[in-house]
Amino acid sequence: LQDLKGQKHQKAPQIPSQFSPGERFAMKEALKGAIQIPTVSFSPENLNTTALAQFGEYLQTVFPTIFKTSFIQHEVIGEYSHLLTVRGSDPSLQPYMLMAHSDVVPAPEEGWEVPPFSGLERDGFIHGRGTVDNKNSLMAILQALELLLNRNYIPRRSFFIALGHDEEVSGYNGAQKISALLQARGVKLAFIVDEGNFILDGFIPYLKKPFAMIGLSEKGLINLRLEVNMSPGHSSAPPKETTIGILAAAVSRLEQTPMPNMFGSGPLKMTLQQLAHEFPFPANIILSNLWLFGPLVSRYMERNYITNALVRTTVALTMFNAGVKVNVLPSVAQAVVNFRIDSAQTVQEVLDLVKNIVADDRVQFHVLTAVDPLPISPSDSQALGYQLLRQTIQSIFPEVSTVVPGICIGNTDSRHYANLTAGLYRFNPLYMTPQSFRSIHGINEKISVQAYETQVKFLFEFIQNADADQEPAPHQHEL
Ligand SMILES: CCCCCCCC/C=C\CCCCCCCC(=O)N[C@@H](Cc1ccc(O)cc1)C(=O)O
Ligand SMILES: [Zn+2]
Ligand SMILES: [Zn+2]
Repeated sequence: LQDLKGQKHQKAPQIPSQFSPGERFAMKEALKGAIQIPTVSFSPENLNTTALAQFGEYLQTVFPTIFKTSFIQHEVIGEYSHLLTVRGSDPSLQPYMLMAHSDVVPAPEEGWEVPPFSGLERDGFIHGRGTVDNKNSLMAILQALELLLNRNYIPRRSFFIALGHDEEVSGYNGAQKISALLQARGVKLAFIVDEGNFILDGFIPYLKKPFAMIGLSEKGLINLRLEVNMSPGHSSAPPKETTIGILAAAVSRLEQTPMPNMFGSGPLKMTLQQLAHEFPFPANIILSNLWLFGPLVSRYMERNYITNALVRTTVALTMFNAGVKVNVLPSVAQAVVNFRIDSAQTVQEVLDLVKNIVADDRVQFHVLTAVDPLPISPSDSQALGYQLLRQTIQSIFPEVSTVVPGICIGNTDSRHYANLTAGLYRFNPLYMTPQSFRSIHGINEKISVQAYETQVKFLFEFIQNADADQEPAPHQHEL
């Protein structure tokens, strides 16, 4: 990497990440305003385009400096996504990209402590859909840049800010189009940072201290529709089996037959080895000797539904439809099963397993979406994106003693940019507990004002760190 050999320029951020009371007030108000615009994606064909258009205008009113700066180019892609090109002063440095998305999943009001699109502040928290996924990142990236520009900062290294508008329903009109445009322009990126993983707190029993996990990869995905067709008829004389019964038995077999445990074949081994020293005895010894204790650890991981998702392809029955009237045997029954594919498997391998498990020719399969697991991005001492994240985490969260590579169990828009860089990193600089994890796509999503300010600080430093000359990373704890 050019940077690791470059001239000495600067090592630490030159402009301290300190904000005035007025700036701090304005930044939280800006986030609240963003939450109040209901940019909901219901399906790839059904987005709230009025809200998305309003959101684009809103960004220009709250971040005026960005949109009038001569070295920043703003383009609208796919009607509602935004691409900002920040031209740095040193064209010899390879550019990078910061990503976020403006759309959110639907939020029916039931169960929320405050209305999901109110952006209300209560007890130090801003409440609402998108406060964690992912308007926090979108607003924090722009807020940090706005504040740097207001301090007359001129970046050395060029960077892009890509703000997708349909991540929650595929990213085909946003991220994928931005990626194609950049590819046509011949852009190659040093790395990308997107949402995905967090500073994890309380996910692993016995591990009292929080740790930061940077997603080097993400699981693959299949949305598979299963369908059974038969002649309709009168319910008073039903045949031995019906479309609903056949389909229910098929999806039940899928739910009851776990995919193989792939422990030991992906980045998880690296995660556990680098975390081992944080565990008390004897877990530290067990995790440091996975060559011996691998089978024990692999079984242990299966016991919890989140850690289970790290060791195998998961199977989730997400949709089931059949029947039109109480006394009519339905001619068609359909279900959708959502698979998240382990790093060590492929779409084809999972489909073959599924057909064997269902083992019923009356069930037809239609692949709606299929994505193979993403490649594993580098995390060695020469991996610029990983090292910049690590350095900035250590500066902003000094209490977080361990930064480890890991995998993202969900999918992100970053997958659309694998053609532009080998360095895709998924990390949201935010604490995540099992309880707050359930609020993502769930109810009572919220972010503390302090956590949001910290996220802005993180990006304010990260952008400056990306401009500093890099030195090889200090020796990491090894086992
Ligand atoms: C040993 C370490 C323990 C690790 C515990 C792991 C905790 C997990 C923490 C966070 C994971 C949260 C994942 C958030 C990012 C996911 C973003 C998202 O929801 N994306 C959608 C994208 C999508 C995919 C396919 C579609 O048809 C539509 C949308 C998703 O569903 O994945
Ligand atoms: Zn998201
Ligand atoms: Zn989401």
